[in-house]
Amino acid sequence: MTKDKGRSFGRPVHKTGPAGKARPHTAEQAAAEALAHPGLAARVAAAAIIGDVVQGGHTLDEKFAAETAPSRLSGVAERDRGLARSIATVALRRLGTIRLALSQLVEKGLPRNCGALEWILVAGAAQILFLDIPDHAAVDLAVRAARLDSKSAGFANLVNGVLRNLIRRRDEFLEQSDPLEDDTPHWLAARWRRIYGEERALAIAAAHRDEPTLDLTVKSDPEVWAEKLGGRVLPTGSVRLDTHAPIPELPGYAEGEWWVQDASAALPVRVLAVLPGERVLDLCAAPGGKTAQLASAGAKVTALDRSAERLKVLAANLARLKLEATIAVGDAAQFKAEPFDAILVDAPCSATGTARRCPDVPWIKKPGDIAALAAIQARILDHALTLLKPGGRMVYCTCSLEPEEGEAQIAALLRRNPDVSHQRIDPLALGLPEQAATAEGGLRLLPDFLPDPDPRQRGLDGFYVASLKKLG
Ligand SMILES: C[S@@+](CC[C@H](N)C(=O)[O-])C[C@H]1O[C@@H](n2cnc3c(N)ncnc32)[C@H](O)[C@@H]1O
Repeated sequence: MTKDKGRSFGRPVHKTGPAGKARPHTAEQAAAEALAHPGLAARVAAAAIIGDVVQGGHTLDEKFAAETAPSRLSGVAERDRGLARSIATVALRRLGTIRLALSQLVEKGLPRNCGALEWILVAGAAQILFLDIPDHAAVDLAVRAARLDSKSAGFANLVNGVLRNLIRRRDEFLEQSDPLEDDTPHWLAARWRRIYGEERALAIAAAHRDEPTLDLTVKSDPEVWAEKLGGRVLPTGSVRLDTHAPIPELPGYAEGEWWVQDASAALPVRVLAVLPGERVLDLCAAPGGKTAQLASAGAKVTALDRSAERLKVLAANLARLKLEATIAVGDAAQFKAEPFDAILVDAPCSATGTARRCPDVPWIKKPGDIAALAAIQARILDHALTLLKPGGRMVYCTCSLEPEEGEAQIAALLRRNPDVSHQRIDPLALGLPEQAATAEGGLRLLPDFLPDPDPRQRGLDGFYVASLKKLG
């Protein structure tokens, strides 16, 4: 977790007394001057971004991407952007717990039209409950943030009182918090209970509270790289690190020896098991983690994606890794090409399996998204089969926990296509527990797999993987 350790809380930069800088004249100047208070801009940005996600349906990545940074992060010093992201991330990961605590502290509820007040309180509470930030700084900066927002300014005393009471009752709120009841949207909690049963649903929700691990896929010699990087090799072959160091500064990054990829996300390509020289189509390829695996195995890869922007990232990733692929922009449900030996379909999905890494996902997705995405996946799958040689292999995967995007999707595909057979995947051969196998022979990976007492070492993204063969 981000440690502030007072770095952002030194002496105020601006003096307002007679010997200091002249008092600002306009409201904008006053706001700019106030924002210069150490650490305040990061809190204001974090609160605004939490609101953008929960109310506006924006993703955290979008809000912290360089091109959108000016809107919310323009006044935030480079060194404080990480802090803003930590606050927003943990606030979303524990949003239900925070809201429950606040609702007990603000008994009458928040007034209407109170601007950013709710998000200022949520950001303040996230620091008090979950980050290693001095309580007085969290409270003081939340009060200052409220004063800066015209609609919240009249509630600055309320912010002060509520957050001070939260500090007093912190242990009580943390003890009573339940991962499935409180930190999972109700519709998803109900779904997971129905699909996985109470105990597993609770384990999934508990795993989503963990700070995610940093997993790498290495081109070769995982043991050597694990030692160099101070990590360990997982049974699945990925290298897992416990570090908060900037990724580009880690040994081997600049040389293109490895790339960041969740341990689950690395498995579909291992299942496809491509051979050097095979023509392989990576549908839905960007940002290219799996393309890199395919190219690294020596396949002749065509990497297709609908998003030209995301393909630019893929191209940059491949360039750093000194790997090659033919890159194509297009719709995976319409792409035309000579048939391929093997195809990977890493389809667009609800991504509910990635909630550890993307705690915004559960709060952004809506129940109707799952059926809409399942329909797109079906279209892409059916078209992909037309691009596969007779006898060719296809692996389908999604980072979703929802059967409509996994088991049921493949069952329907097999019913529609009698010339396709389901190939059984052996979880043990991939370093996975036996329970990862589905009855039909696919893989169902759950976020609470790979248990470890250390939260920075356990878990992986939720995924579904199926291996298919087109009969010759
Ligand atoms: C799960 S991500 C792919 C991740 C990627 N395979 C990797 O390992 O880095 C899904 C991708 O599908 C792309 N996509 C969504 N709909 C598509 C379509 N109809 N045709 C092609 N690509 C599509 C999105 O732009 C996104 O990049």
